[in-house]
Amino acid sequence: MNKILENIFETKKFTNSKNQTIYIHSETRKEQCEYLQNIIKTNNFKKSIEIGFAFGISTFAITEEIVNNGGSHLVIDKFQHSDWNSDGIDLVNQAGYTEKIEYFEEFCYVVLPSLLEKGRKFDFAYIDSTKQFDWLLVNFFYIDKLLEINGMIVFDDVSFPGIRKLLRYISQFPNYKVHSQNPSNNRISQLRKLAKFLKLLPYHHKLLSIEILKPDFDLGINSHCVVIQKINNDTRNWDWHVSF
Ligand SMILES: C[S@@+](CC[C@H](N)C(=O)[O-])C[C@H]1O[C@@H](n2cnc3c(N)ncnc32)[C@H](O)[C@@H]1O
Repeated sequence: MNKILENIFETKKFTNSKNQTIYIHSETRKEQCEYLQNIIKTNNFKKSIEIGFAFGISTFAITEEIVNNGGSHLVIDKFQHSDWNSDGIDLVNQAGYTEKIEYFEEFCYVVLPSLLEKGRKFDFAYIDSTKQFDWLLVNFFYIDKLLEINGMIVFDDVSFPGIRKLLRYISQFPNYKVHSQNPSNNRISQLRKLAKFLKLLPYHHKLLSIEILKPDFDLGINSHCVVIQKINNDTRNWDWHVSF
């Protein structure tokens, strides 16, 4: 990992170009950044997209590895100037990545369709922005169409209920598989053991919630950070549905 980034993780701060000390928060943890870097390196990904810039910590980590592979990065965040004092941009400029990052200060529902219209393609996506189901479903809808086959989408904060619910749905798409989690898929809960017996009851599918009938653990999403991989084009029938 780049020494500047290592130092930021150690001190939890950096100095911006206006000589202000910026104390970081809301950032992707070091271990998770290394996990992202390892995925990018192993798969030789070159075209990455990210939603959620903040102080630019994950952007820095992703760009470092993407640039090592000869690629470039694109990041979307509506609030970089208004909420983050442009310090994310400042940091990645200091790191020397100005030419390697495209930045859109706009809402994702505006940027993503415009990228599709331009015929852009990506092989790696990191989503760490709002935690609302509907916003993230729209993000996924477009990123899926922008993603190369074998490309991966990484969701942070899967412990938030809106994101967990979304993952319950999309992890069951026939053209996706759960690639991995960080930390690895958590332990089976006691509830699941109980559900095994409750499932013997008549009408159990009406009596038990879908979360019990189909636990997060079994879907491979019982973690904080989940990576899904697109293994094919979407060939679902118009009436395809799955309980989630
Ligand atoms: C948790 S922070 C991202 C942290 C960053 N990934 C890192 O590791 O340093 C969430 C970011 O999402 C942005 N955000 C929130 N809602 C958004 C939206 N609807 N579209 C785009 N970005 C959004 C916020 O401005 C904030 O920068």
